[in-house]
Amino acid sequence: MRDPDYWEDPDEFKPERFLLASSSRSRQDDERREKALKYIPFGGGRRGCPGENLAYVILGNVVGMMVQGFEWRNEGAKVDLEESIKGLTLTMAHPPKFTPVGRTSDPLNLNQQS
Ligand code: HEM
Repeated sequence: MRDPDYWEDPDEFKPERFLLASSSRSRQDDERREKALKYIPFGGGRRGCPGENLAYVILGNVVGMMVQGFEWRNEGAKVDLEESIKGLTLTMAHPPKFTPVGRTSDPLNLNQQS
């Protein structure tokens, strides 16, 4: 995952590096990416995730709503960023537990009157 042959400054936290991968890509970009298999949150090849484009459309809204509507409380100690590899993917070695607490009585605006 953090192979400097594929990623510039692989140990730096630069989420914007993935913007390129999710914005409009050419077929050539897709093919190059598939060959390198350096960016595989949706798998790859013939059995790659068919929901990838839909996910990119809705993910920003979902994360935005979670942050806007809820405060995320962590009762435990400091978040430990140690990583571990499970199968093919990199995960947190000690996943923290957060409790979402609505910022209002209707955090998702489900009862919003128009
Ligand atoms: C953040 C969102 C998502 C992530 C990270 C994700 C990730 C993945 C991954 C890693 C695979 C396995 C690919 C492989 O074996 O190479 C997969 C398969 C699949 N995903 Fe997603 N996915 C997401 C959203 C979605 C959505 C929104 C849909 C449908 C609306 C979807 C439908 C599927 C289906 C049907 C498969 C099985 C494809 C097959 O076996 O041929 N996924 N997904």
